[in-house]
Amino acid sequence: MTTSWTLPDHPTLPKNKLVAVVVLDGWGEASADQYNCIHRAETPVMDSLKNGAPEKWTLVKAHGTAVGLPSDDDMGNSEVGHNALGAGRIFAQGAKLVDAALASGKIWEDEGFNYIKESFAEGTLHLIGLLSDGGVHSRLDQVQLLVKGASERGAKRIRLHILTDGRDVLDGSSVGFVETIENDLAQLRGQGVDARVASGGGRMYVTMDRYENDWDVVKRGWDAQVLGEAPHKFKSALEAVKTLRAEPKANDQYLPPFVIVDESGKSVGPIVDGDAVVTFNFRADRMVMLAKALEFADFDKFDRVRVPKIKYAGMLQYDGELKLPNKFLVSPPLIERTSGEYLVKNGVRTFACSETVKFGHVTFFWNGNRSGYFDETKEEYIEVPSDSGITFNEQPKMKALEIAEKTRDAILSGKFDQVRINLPNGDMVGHTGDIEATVVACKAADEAVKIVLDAVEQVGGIYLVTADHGNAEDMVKRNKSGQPALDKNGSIQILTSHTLQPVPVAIGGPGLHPGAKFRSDIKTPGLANVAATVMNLHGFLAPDDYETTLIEVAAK
Ligand SMILES: O=C(O)[C@@H](CO)OP(=O)(O)O
Ligand SMILES: [Mn+2]
Ligand SMILES: [Mn+2]
Repeated sequence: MTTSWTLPDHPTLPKNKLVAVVVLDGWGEASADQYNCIHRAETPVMDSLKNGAPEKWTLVKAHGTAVGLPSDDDMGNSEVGHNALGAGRIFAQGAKLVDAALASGKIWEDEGFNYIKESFAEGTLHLIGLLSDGGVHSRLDQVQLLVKGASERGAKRIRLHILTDGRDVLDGSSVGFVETIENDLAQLRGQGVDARVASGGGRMYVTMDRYENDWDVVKRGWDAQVLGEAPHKFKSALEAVKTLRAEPKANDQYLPPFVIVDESGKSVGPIVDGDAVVTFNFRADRMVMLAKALEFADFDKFDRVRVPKIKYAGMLQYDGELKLPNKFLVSPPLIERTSGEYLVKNGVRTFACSETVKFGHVTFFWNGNRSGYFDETKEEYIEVPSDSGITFNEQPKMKALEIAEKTRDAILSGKFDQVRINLPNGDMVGHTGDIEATVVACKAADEAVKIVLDAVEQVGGIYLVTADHGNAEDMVKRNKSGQPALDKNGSIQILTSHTLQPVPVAIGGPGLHPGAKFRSDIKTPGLANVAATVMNLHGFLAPDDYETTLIEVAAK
């Protein structure tokens, strides 16, 4: 089928107005209390949007089924949030696709598994990924089924290379997840399968960097996983996490790399020629760098020292353009005809910007997990380099000001019809669990919004300000009645993860048609409704299969 790319004209809304789309990462709406950092921060701009015209501020769902996740118990995240914002439709996402492939057994029949299976007779099966039940990048129950299923299908030697979480789940929960998987592996050993954890480390310090912010992170993982070398050596994974967590200021996200060694002090599971490797995260951004190191012959980002000849498959294919990795266990969602592509093909000159740690969010994720430009003559994507090697509570303002200034310049240049940005502060600092720093972060994001909205004002443009999911608005684990949940010592538990909260959408600016307002007839509006809305603000109607627009135009 050939796609007709021409969008119909909107009956009332004009074309050629500058539209600024601002995504505040990790900025949900929640009731005001001391754990709501957005409430605690001075945020006059976001407050004025909320308290301004009620028909120009609304809330939309940013988690669960509204963004293609298995259930409404699943918190939102950047991948699914930006996919929905950009694609205007709800696609079954990685978590759900893997669940389905495991439930039907299709995962065992498809090409990816059969490819790695060829190594089972002689080689070891290595599984590398995030060990938690967060459901953002991976899920423990899927890993358990993968280990079990592979052993039932001939894997006789299995090695797990685990990354501890503490970012999508409570800090300290790594111990419980390691206990669970160690029990599974012990059972398998009882059945004659040589199955063990071989290495590990905290996700933010080992392996799971993204957008090439810091290759040292991936190298630390490579050394432990492939070469079997790490500064810390233990007899078991449980001993490893317990010992490393006993260090002052230890944090699951940042545990140092470790390897498990045998009686003679030798690593139990380096990756060698003839082995099979599966990276079991379904989410792409934090696995792509390792996938490149495992798969690319001409890789030069760090010295790999030894490059084993392996059969490698991703849980999903992480980058469809690069076909990376070439083999995968489950096909990724096919997100085509995104709003970015339509708008560019209808002449909308587009500028996108964020700092490194979120750059791919407003480009790669926004464009349906696609790298690069649709039309480089009409698009410019600017990456502001992020700080690396720090936790962002040390620099909570991050690069918000720089992003805003670049965006202001882009708006004032007259070269663009759409500017699209992500302001990472609420999310990246929220993940550190540092409440005071997160308050500073939220203020910085609000100041950045002001710079952008002032520029919109100057050029007579339109803005749409939203967020991809919650985070900074709730920093404490809560019980069912919404009160802070206490641990066994009677202390509150800091929530470093995203939330289930809805997010705001605000529209305005001098270019907005005076009759434009949010509709009240959409039953459960979600992030996927934003794309059609933005198309309207550019003077176009969205394609029929897009989720409906959030706005209507009242007769004036
Ligand atoms: O940092 C990340 O990888 C996730 C949390 O796991 O956050 P976000 O979805 O906001 O990118
Ligand atoms: Mn996010
Ligand atoms: Mn986040």
